[in-house]
Amino acid sequence: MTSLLTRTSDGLQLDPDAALLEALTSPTLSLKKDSFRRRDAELDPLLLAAAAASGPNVTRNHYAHDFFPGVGLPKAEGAWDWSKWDGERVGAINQPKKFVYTSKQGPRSLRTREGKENSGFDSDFARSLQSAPVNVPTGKRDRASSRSVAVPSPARPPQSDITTPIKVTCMARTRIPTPHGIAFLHLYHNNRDSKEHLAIVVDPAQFSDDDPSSSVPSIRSHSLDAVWSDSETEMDRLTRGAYLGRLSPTSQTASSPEYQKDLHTHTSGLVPPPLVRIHSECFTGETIGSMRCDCGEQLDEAIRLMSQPVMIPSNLPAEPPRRIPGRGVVVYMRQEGRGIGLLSKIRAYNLQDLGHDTVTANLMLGHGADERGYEVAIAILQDLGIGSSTGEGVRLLTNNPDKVRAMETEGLKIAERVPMIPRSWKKRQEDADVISISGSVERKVGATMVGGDAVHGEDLEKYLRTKVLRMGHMLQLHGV
Ligand SMILES: Nc1nc2c(ncn2[C@@H]2O[C@H](COP(=O)(O)OP(=O)(O)OP(=O)(O)O)[C@@H](O)[C@H]2O)c(=O)[nH]1
Repeated sequence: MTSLLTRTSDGLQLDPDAALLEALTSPTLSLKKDSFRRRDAELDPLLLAAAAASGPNVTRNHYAHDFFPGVGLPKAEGAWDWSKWDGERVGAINQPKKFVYTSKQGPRSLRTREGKENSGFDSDFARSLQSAPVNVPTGKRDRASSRSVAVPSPARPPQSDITTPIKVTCMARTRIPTPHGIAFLHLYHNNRDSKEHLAIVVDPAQFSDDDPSSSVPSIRSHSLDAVWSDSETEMDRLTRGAYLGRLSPTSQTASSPEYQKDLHTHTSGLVPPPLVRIHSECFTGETIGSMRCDCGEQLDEAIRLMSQPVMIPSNLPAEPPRRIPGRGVVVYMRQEGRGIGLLSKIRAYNLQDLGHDTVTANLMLGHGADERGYEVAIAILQDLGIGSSTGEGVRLLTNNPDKVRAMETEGLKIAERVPMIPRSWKKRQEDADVISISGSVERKVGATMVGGDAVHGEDLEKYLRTKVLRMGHMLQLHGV
């Protein structure tokens, strides 16, 4: 055993390491300045042991870091194959080991700018992003590149400064014919993140030449109808969608801020408040018809429900009820994978195939179960003139209690929560009714994308049950 005592000209002294240990572990800490030498080891053995002992992806911020480039090939990103570690590097038996700390993550400024979708960020890609022009359309630059499009200059201030008031700007709006009817797609920029969030406005009354009901306020964007610059032309306004009624070679009426002043925000009380859905992006469910989730059908169902005509009772007893076009808004937030990004969601799916549910898979990747925020969504609704604390409120389409709470906290007035029953569950009930009457049922096939039919499968069923059982979604489970 090595001695803890060293003989010096002053007699026997405690070894410095032992002295420090004694000082640190004594009941009263009394460390005199300069009484111990500096400890500048390149890598502290304790840190080394801790790194070796911890599992992959200790936190998201450690993701894609690499302490030991010499330890063979990685088993998986962020998880080295320690079975290949023999204590020495091949061909370097007598050379001192050189540990180099490297990181494949992009710089933090870039990672935060891109949200959380950057685990395993490739540094070359990061560099290319850094050198690429940032997609910030200022009035000056757009005018230089295209004379026909004017945009407001403070359109895309630096992101993530939550001390400045939130600002959203509708950059463009256009008519989209959907299988359920006409919708107006609005594209927004904001000063909180660099994403292009969308609003799908269902309000066909705006499109119609005749005014079906003067008691129903149009759903229009204030920032779109505003004047963006003194030099803005009528063509600028038409191009970005600031027009009234139809846009065609023979119909071209640019809107004006004055139009907004005339819009009343209160209905007669007989017209139900607009249906609103805050929908989160889901590439897999909406674009390739994935049956791991119900996102595609929820988007489709929301637009379908909003497009249904509404019957409103008459004020006068002798008059029959009136039928007016449906109206509503889907705020489409680019919060893929409940805010963790597509890359992490894809990894989470593999963890789900390994037997974990959607919540646990997120946690295993170092994410929260749900990382979404709704501040920008509320600002978009306010820009569209709906959901303010003094107005008529909204009928919110959701089963998610956290979403309801978050929206109310952000100041949205919710007049009613409207449930979204999964089509396959609704269909099962309808089928059961049909079977009990006719004895058989014919099931149509289709994907859960826009205009699709009900589908069901093991993955979807597991996901839906997890939403109810672990995320508290307000749905009645079958067989429970
Ligand atoms: N991380 C993760 N995200 C998922 C998964 N499946 C769907 N998503 C994402 O979940 C979001 C939709 O959330 P849901 O929980 O289905 O619905 P919700 O918006 O919370 O609640 P509702 O309003 O009732 O529909 C989309 O961003 C999807 O990309 C999954 O397995 N893992």
